Amino acid sequence: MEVGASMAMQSRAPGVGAGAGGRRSAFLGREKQARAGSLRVGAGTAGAAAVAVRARGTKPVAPLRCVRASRGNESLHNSVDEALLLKRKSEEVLFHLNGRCIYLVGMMGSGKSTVGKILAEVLGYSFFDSDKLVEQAVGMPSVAEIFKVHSEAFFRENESSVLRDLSSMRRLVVATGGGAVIRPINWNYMKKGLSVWLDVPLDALAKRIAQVGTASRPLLDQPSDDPYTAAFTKLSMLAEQRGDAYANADARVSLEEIAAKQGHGDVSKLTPTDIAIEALLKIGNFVAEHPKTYGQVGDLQADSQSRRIQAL
Ligand SMILES: Nc1ncnc2c1ncn2[C@@H]1O[C@H](COP(=O)(O)OP(=O)(O)O)[C@@H](O)[C@H]1O
Ligand SMILES: O=C(O)C1=C[C@@H](OP(=O)(O)O)[C@@H](O)[C@H](O)C1
Repeated sequence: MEVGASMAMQSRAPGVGAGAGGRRSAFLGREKQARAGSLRVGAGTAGAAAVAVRARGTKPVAPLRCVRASRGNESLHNSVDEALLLKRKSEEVLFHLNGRCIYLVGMMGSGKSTVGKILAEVLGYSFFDSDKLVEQAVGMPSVAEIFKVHSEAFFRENESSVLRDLSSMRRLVVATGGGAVIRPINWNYMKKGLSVWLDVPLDALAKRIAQVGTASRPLLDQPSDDPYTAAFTKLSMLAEQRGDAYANADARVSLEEIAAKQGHGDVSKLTPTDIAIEALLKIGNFVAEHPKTYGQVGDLQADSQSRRIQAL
């Protein structure tokens, strides 16, 4: 997640926006125009729990804000077909989610914020970036600054507090920090919702991060190397240390699998929308495998039929 004063749409991912094809999304356009900009989460909507997210031993700071995936008048998708597929997949899972939050986990740069904003938009959920919430709670402008002035341990404590507070809320998509998976307590919080691992090859991650620089990601910031080498070397070490931690997630979205399905081996060709569609597919598979928690697949038709009958 990128660090900056404003939470509003820092990431301009290739494939997200007019530059990637230019056609406006038919179904998202009007809604986006109506709701452009950031939303304030107040007591009446997301609840007092969010407002209670505070750093330990630091003073209260600005109210929490969430962002929508809207980007002015630009389209989020490459084509109307893609937008419609995304919408259909989201309708399939919405009923089963029944307001449960979605937590995106994955290494730094795996696209948790970029894909998370698309999922939030299409599901009608609010989006939160847990790094941003930690910055707000601590009252510091960046994660890098928190690591420098305090420590990684201090950041991790606050990250857990943020996840705890978010876990009492509903209808959120949360982009967690890449290291959130290492603390078992965080899984207690994330298991209240549904977690999705964005599994991206290290080479692709290092290329993405090298493009934007490593300054905002303190664990990768090694001034002696060129940005790609610094990112690749450190990401490899972190991947080894973290072992299977990401695999605790309920669903796994493998970019290599999506690329193979699309008939090419290059994950860099995948758009964030491709990945969001696959995430919804994997969420759909997970809920279908857990009918006791998420309801039977097919309940959606029964539910909409009974609503239609009631409306007669
Ligand atoms: N599918 C993608 N293809 C290419 N670049 C991407 C893709 N998804 C995200 N990015 C870019 O990679 C960088 C990291 O993405 P981000 O969503 O901030 O990751 P995370 O939140 O997991 O750290 C950003 O510059 C973003 O624009
Ligand atoms: O992997 C990690 O340990 C971290 C990932 C970062 O978040 P992103 O995954 O959003 O970059 C941020 O929480 C911090 O720099 C530590």
